[in-house]
This record gives sequence, structure tokens and C-alpha cells, in this order.
Amino acid sequence: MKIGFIGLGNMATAIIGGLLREGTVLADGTAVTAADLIGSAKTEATRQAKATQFGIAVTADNREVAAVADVLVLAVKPQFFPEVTTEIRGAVNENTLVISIAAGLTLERIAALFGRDENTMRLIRCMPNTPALVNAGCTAVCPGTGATEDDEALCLALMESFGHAIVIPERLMDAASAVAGSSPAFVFMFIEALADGAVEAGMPRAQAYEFAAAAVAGSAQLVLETGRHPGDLKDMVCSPGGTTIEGVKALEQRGFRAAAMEAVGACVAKAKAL
Ligand SMILES: NC(=O)C1=CN([C@@H]2O[C@H](COP(=O)(O)OP(=O)(O)OC[C@H]3O[C@@H](n4cnc5c(N)ncnc54)[C@H](O)[C@@H]3O)[C@@H](O)[C@H]2O)C=CC1
Ligand SMILES: O=C(O)[C@@H]1CCC=N1
Repeated sequence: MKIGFIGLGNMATAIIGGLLREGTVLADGTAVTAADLIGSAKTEATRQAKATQFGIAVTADNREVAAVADVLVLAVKPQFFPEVTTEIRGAVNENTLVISIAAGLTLERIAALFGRDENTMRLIRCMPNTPALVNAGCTAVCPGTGATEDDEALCLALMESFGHAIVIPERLMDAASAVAGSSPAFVFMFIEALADGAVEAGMPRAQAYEFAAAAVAGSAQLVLETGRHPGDLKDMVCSPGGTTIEGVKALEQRGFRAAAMEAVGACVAKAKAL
């Protein structure tokens, strides 16, 4: 199976890194190897960097990638889709499974850009995130009406090879893009701020990042493994008259939760405007 990537930027890099990470296997036990992958990017520097980083085939010709790919991942920014789809539409095989990871672009719009019918084109929208690079990704998967059950199973197998993959209806894709695609950026900001607080209290910075990142990762794992309400788990930490509740109050006084909700809302609004 040849998997092609149009675009070798941050997200494609994370996906490729996850697919090729030691021990990553698909549902059928097979492993994706560098020989299965080919990618194109705008610049020679990017192409060479990814060829060196992953040992994959690279080309400047998007049409070459489109022509050989059994699974074609469109990993350019949404604003470049019209240019790229116009360029490759004659080269993409009718039987190629096309996976778009672009935020905001609907199945109908992507099929139309290929001059194809959404109900017959083998097309799936995915919304991955950069923790895919360390097999801790969370990907929303939205099969188009022209995608077969085998297409969905293959797409899930690829996305599950580097983390969680969840099938959702298209009406939730903008929310998924925000809460999972974009949220790592918010979490990185939170980790950085927690570490700054520790540095302010005298902890060496590198150690502060390790403590903050491990505590955030552990807290997320506690939610995922127990299924308990985050508020319940928060209450578990807040000892009566203790230290944590003072921090909770400081966050509430500054609108921490409202800010997080508004961050998600801003991402959803932008996705709908794309
Ligand atoms: N960065 C992230 O965390 C996530 C990004 N995405 C989606 O992934 C897509 C790519 O985003 P990023 O990787 O962040 O962007 P990026 O800017 O890091 O990478 C874009 C890539 O596209 C290439 N490119 C641009 N025009 C091209 C063309 N005409 N032909 C071939 N290659 C071309 C660039 O050379 C670059 O390699 C976007 O649609 C974005 O919405 C989805 C989920 C998460
Ligand atoms: O910022 C963006 O547009 C992309 C989509 C989700 C994460 N990054």
C-alpha cells in the first residue's frame, strides 16, 4: 500500500513520525515502512529534510504523489486546497482513498474541488493533532458517503496506529478541530505557565517543565482511564483548607474556564469561516 502526502509540514510530519515509530502496527499486524510512503512539499529544503528524517521518497511533483498513492493525505493548509486539487485532479486514481486533514473544509467542498461527487468519491475528513508524533494522537474521523466500510477501517487503522481515533458526524468536525486539533497549543501554553510559576518559586526551568508536563499528562490519563468527571477529580486534589483550593480560586477569579471555552469557540468560528 502506497501512502502519499501532499504537504510535509508540522501535521504531516507528526503523522509520518507516528506511523513509522518503532513498533507501530496497523490493525492487521502489518507495519507501515518508509518504503510505503511518498511526499511532496513546496520547497526543496522541506523535501530533503523529510527524506533525511524519515527515509521516505519525496518529490516536487504533487501529481507524481497523487498518481502512485493508494491513500492520498492532503496535508496542505486549507487556503492552498484550490491550487493543489486543481493541479492533481487529473492524476488521482478513481480508486484512491483521499484523506483530508484540513480544518474547516467540508466533504462536499473538497469533492467539488476535485470535480467529483461527494457521494461517489472515496473521501474521508480527518482532524489529527501533533501528539501523533509520540503515538499519543487524538484524531477525529469523518467518512464521506462515497467512502466504503473498508476505507473507514483502513483510515481508522492508520490513525489508531498513533493514538485515539474517533468517528464523528461532519457537523462536529469544527468542534473536534478545536478541542483536539488545536487544544495541544493551549495545553502547551498551560504547561509553560505552570512551569513559570514553579520557576518563580525557585525551581530550575528544565525541572519545572518536566514536573508540569508530567502532571498534565498524568491528569489527562486519569480522566481517560477512570472516566470520572474532571470536576470530581479536581475535588479529589483540593484538600479542605489546603493549598490547591487557593490556586483554584485564583484561576476562577481570572476566568480560566471561560477563557478555555472561548479559545475553543474562537477556533470553531475560524474553521466555519475558512
Ligand atoms: N498543525 C496542526 O497541529 C494541525 C494541522 N492540521 C491541518 O494540516 C494541514 C497542514 O497544516 P500544518 O502542517 O500545520 O501546516 P504547515 O505550514 O506546517 O505545512 C504545510 C505544508 O504544505 C506544503 N505546501 C504548501 N503549498 C503546497 C503546494 N502547493 N504543494 C505541495 N505542498 C505544499 C508546505 O511546503 C508544507 O510542507 C492544514 O490543513 C491544517 O488545517 C490539522 C490538524 C492539526
Ligand atoms: O491551526 C490550524 O489551523 C490547524 C488545525 C488544527 C490545528 N492546527
